[in-house]
Amino acid sequence: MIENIDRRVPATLLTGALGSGKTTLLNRILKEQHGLKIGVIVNEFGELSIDHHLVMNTDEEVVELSNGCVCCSVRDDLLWAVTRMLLRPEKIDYLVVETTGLADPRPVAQTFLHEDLYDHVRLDSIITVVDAANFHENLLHSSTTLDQILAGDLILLNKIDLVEEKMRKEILEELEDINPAARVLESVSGEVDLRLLLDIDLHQNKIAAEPSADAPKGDFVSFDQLTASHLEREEISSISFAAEHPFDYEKLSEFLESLPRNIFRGKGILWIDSYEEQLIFHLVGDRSTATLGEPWGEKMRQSMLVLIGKGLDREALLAELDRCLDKGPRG
Ligand SMILES: Nc1nc2c(ncn2[C@@H]2O[C@H](COP(=O)(O)OP(=O)(O)OP(=O)(O)O)[C@@H](O)[C@H]2O)c(=O)[nH]1
Repeated sequence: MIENIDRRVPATLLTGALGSGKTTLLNRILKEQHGLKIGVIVNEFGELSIDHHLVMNTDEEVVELSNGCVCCSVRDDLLWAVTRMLLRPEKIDYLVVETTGLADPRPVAQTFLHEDLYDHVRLDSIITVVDAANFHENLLHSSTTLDQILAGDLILLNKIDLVEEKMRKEILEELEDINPAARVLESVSGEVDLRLLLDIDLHQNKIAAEPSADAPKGDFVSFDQLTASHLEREEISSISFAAEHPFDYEKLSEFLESLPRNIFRGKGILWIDSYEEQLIFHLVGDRSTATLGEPWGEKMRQSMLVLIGKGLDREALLAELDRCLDKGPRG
């Protein structure tokens, strides 16, 4: 019998705490020579979209849902983005949706049960990326981190290069306690055989086999009520800073090195006066890295920086950042 072959496009939902390594894993998936045409949807918290620039350049279709959390306000947009992607003449073989680190994946997963999508897309698995180096901190910062672990069909314990063996084992035991049903893999920078990640059909047993009567139809009111304002409740906010003057390296380094502890995630593509390359900045927990990216070349030089944390003093941070700019005449 071959009539039961499922021809729907498989979709992977990538979730996990802020800075756990979702974009790194996405890039890993995109760079592999798998021959698949992958549609990518990235959702970002913060008004400036930085992930779009950090997702490597490929031929793939990348759609970005910005300025809102996909589990709350932009679920309609997700539905539209997936629908539009499916309608394109060049068919995609696979879909990867990367949610913000603050999104609860469960209402997002429900979107795939929507009557407009169900016949075309199959949720293959929810992959939860867990940051081994910030495991307990992330659970403390946001209750959504626990929801993400609970919802994972596959948990990828990432950044194991940053923890001792003993800690790694403790985390594995805690993950087993939290979500015993999940398959668990470990990685450094998302380096895992893709056959273990894509098209693994792990989500099938967790959802109804047919579009549910409860699945959102048209509008998502009931789900919004469930998740509305989870970010406000947790007092997590972001500031976005964009500048068309370069940063003074010394001043910026001093600022970034003395960031208050209530900021636990930062990312930016920065224009530094003394560099011809972009400077890619990441802060995750208390660890920050700055690496040289592509040369600016003909691209318009500008900086984009997003800082995420609790109880941020928005005005003060923006003013301090502004003071780090070199606004002198350019030669
Ligand atoms: N040492 C180490 N660093 C890692 C690993 N995986 C990712 N990183 C770094 O962690 C930082 C955050 O990685 P991202 O992939 O941007 O994290 P993300 O989950 O997409 O972040 P958000 O989209 O803000 O939630 C970057 O500086 C990565 O280079 C790893 O396994 N080990």
